[in-house]
Amino acid sequence: MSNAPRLRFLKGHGTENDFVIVPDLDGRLELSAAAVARICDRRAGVGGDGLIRVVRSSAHPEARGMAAEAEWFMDYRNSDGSIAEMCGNGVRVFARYLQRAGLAEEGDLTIATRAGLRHIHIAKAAPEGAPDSGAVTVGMGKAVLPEPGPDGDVTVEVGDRTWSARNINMGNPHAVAFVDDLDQAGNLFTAPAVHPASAYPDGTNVEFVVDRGPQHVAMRVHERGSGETRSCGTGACAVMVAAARRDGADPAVTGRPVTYTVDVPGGRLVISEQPDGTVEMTGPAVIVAEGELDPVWLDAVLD
Ligand SMILES: N[C@@H](CCC[C@H](N)C(=O)O)C(=O)O
Repeated sequence: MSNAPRLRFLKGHGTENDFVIVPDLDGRLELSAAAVARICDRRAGVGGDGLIRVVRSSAHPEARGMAAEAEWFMDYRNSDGSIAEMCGNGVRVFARYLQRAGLAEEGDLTIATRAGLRHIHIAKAAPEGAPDSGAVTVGMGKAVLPEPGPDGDVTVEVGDRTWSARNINMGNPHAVAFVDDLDQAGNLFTAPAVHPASAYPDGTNVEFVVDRGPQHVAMRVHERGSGETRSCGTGACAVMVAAARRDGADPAVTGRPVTYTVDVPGGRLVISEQPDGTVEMTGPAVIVAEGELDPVWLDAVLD
């Protein structure tokens, strides 16, 4: 009998931010950064902006403390194999996987992430709709904005253009720059320079934003560890908060929630900030394929 490893996976996306989902419910799998990068490779692997390992919280050392509130932990890796604290599109797709696998019901559930607990609502699919059709809403926690000063006043640079930007943390880091035209961001083949670098000791995601109408913006993103992607959920939330503050809207002051539509190259997200500062994001979550990695290929990848 062959000792070659067997590994089932799924492929899914949220607004075309795409992921390889690896169910490893009892946390038995060791996935090095190099192995993740090989699996996420779009030519030599399955391909994805990131890899999501689905693990029982009680089986993961970083999640054990959350196991009483959340049965499942999202172990998120960028496509270069680096670890990220949170992924907004990924956590919706994670919830969709749980629902599809019969590990969670439609309605409310809580998922553990490295950025803490995230509360999810999976809407009921329309009776005639595809199983993936009900939108997923995520409580994304509060945006953290450093005070004005060296960490709060950052700049983003592409070629000979520089924009002032907002440093916003949504569990993971973001620099949000308002531009006149999304093409000004250039091809984004390499990461935009962000100054001062000390504001982001672990690197950052960078969003470029334009207005589309009242409380309606569009963005492009360069993701830390993945390059330009078609969407970033945490980035869209950072953009929503930056746009609201720029527009003089602060729910903590007015006592009224504020909602923005954020268009990304891969679709649309609807994002609200509540008077208590929490941010909620709603968007699609789709599983497109399921299969098994070739055992011989996997054996070499895990080596
Ligand atoms: N695409 C994600 C964010 C994934 C992690 C990010 N690249 C990071 O390193 O922080 C999202 O939808 O939020």
